[in-house]
Amino acid sequence: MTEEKYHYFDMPLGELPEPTPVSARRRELARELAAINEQLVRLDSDEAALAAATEQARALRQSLEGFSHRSMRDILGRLIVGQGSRQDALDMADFEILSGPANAMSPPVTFWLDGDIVRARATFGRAFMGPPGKVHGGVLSLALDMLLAKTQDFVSNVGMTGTLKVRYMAPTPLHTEVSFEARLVRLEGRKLFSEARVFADGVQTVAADGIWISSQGDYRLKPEYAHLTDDSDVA
Ligand SMILES: CCCCCCCCCC(=O)SCCNC(=O)CCNC(=O)[C@H](O)C(C)(C)COP(=O)(O)OP(=O)(O)OC[C@H]1O[C@@H](n2cnc3c(N)ncnc32)[C@H](O)[C@@H]1OP(=O)(O)O
Repeated sequence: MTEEKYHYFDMPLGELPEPTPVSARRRELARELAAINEQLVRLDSDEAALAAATEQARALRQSLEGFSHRSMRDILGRLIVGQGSRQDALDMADFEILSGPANAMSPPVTFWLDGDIVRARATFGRAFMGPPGKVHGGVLSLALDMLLAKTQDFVSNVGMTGTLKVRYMAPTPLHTEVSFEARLVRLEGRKLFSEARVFADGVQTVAADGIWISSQGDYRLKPEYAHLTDDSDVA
C-alpha cells in the first residue's frame, strides 16, 4: 500500500492526522508531563518528596537528551512540495503550542471546522491561571490567535497575524469547558478579516477580531467556500 502524501498548504490548521505509533507515545509522554506540571502547582508536599521527584525528572530528561531532533527544514521541505509523510504532518501539528497533544505546554485546545464556523474547546487547569481561579488573558489571546488563523482553512493562501484585537468581557473560569467560535468576515487583497467569541458556562467572556496578511498574493476563497462571498469584499 502506498503511503498517503501530505502537502503543507492542504493541511487543515490545528487538526491532527491519526498518530503513528511513535506519535502516540510522544502524546502519551507529553500528557504525563503536562499532568505533572498541573500537579506541581501549589503542591503541598514535603521537601524530601520533592527532592526524590526532582531526581526522577532529571534522570528522565537525561535519558531523552540521548536522542536528536528530526529536522524542521527537511520536514517542511518535503511538505511544501507535497511529499510529506504522515510522520512529517504529525511533527508539524502535534507540537502546536496550545493545540498539540504532544506539547506538554498544551491543555490541549481542540480545533475543528463546523461548516463555515471554526470551533475549538478546551478546559484550562491551574497552570493556566491569571486572576485567582480564572484563565490568564494572554492564554486566551493565544488561543484566539490560533482560532482566527484557522479561518485561513477557507482560503487558498496562508499568512501571519497582522493585528489581533481582544476585548475581555467577563473572567473565564479554570476547570470549566471553554468553547470558541470564529468566522471569516471578509477578504481584501492580501488581508483576511475574521472575528471570534469565547463562551464559558453559557456566558460570552471574550470577543476578538483580527487581520491576517497573506505571505504572497491575494487571499482567494476555496471553491467549496465560494458562498462566503458577501457584497464586493470577499473575492
Ligand atoms: C489552529 C492552529 C493554527 C496555528 C497557526 C499558527 C498561527 C501563528 C500565528 C503567529 O504567531 S504569526 C506571528 C505574529 N505575526 C508576525 O510576526 C507578523 C510580523 N509582521 C510582518 O511580518 C509584516 O509586518 C507583515 C507580513 C504582517 C506585513 O508585511 P508586508 O510587507 O508583507 O505587508 P505590506 O506592508 O506590503 O502591507 C500589505 C497590506 O497589509 C496591511 N498591513 C500590513 N501590516 C499590517 C498589520 N500588522 N495589521 C493590519 N494590516 C497590515 C497594509 O496596510 C497593506 O494593506 P493595503 O494592501 O490595503 O495597503
